[in-house]
Amino acid sequence: MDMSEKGAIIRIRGLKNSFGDQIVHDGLDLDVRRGEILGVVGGSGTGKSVLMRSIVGLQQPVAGTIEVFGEPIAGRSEEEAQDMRRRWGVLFQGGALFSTLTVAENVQVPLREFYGDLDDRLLDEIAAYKVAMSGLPAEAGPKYPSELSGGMRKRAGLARALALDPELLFLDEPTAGLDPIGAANFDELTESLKKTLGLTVFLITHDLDTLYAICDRVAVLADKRVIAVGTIPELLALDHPWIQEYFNGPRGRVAADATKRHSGNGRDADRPMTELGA
Ligand SMILES: Nc1ncnc2c1ncn2[C@@H]1O[C@H](COP(=O)(O)OP(=O)(O)OP(=O)(O)O)[C@@H](O)[C@H]1O
Repeated sequence: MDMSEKGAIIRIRGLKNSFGDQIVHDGLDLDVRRGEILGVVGGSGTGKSVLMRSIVGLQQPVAGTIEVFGEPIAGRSEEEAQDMRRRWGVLFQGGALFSTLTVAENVQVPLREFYGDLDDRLLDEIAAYKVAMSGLPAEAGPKYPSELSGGMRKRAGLARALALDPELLFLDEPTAGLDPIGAANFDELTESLKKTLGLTVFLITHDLDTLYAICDRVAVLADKRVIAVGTIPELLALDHPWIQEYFNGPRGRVAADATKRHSGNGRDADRPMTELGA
C-alpha cells in the first residue's frame, strides 16, 4: 500500500465511465486525503463533473471501485446510501437552487429530507445559521434566488451544501462567473470552512488563482484518467504538455506571480482587468 492511501476519505480505482461509444474515464485512480482541499483541473470535457457525479452516486460507472469514508458506494441499500449522502454536501455548477423556494427554504430542503421531524422554528434557526456561515447577510434568507447576485447564489448553494454539517464538500466551479474580488472572497470562505470545520474539499475549478491560493494538492485530468496529483511545485516538475501549458502559460504565470507578491491568498483582486485577460 502506498502512503497516499493512508487516511484517504475518497479512494477511486480503475474507474471507467462512458456514454454510448464515448469513453470519458478509463482506468482512473485517485485518492483524496482527509482534511485537504484537492483542486481538480483538466481541459473542457475531460470529465471533471462526471467524476464528481460518480463519487456522489449520480453517475453509474461502467467499471472500477469508489470508496468514500472507507466504504464502497456501489451495492448499498437505500438506507446505507442515505447515511452516506448525509455526510457530504454538494455545490453544483450554478448553485442548482430551487427557484420557487427562498434561500432559507432551499437550505431546509436537506434538513427536511433527513430529519423530517424537526419543528419549524428549529429549521428556521439552523437555516439562518448556515446562511450566516456562508457569508450572506440575514436579509438574504427570505429572498428568492432570482433576487440574488451570482456570488450570493453561490453562497446560498454553499449554505444548502453545509446544511447537514458535512465532513466532505464537493464544489463544482464555485468561482466561475465571479469578479476577482468575489472569487477571492469565496476562496477565503472555502479555506476558513476547511480550517474551522475540518472539512475535506473536492474542488473542480478552472481558476488558477484558486489553485494557488487555497488548494493543498491538485489532480490533473487528461487522457481519460488522473495523470498527476500533487502540489503545484510537484506538478510543475513534470513535463506533460498540458500541465506545462496550463501552469506556465500566460495566465498561470500571472497567478504564480500574484502568489509571490501576496503571500497567503494568491489572487490579486486589485490587478487591472487587462492583465487578467478579461
Ligand atoms: N449525461 C450525459 N450524457 C451524455 N454525455 C455526457 C453526459 N454528461 C457528460 N457527458 C459527456 O462527458 C464528457 C465529460 O463531461 P464533463 O461535464 O464531466 O466535463 P468537464 O471536465 O466537467 O467539462 P467543463 O470543464 O467544460 O465543465 C463530455 O464530453 C460530455 O459531453
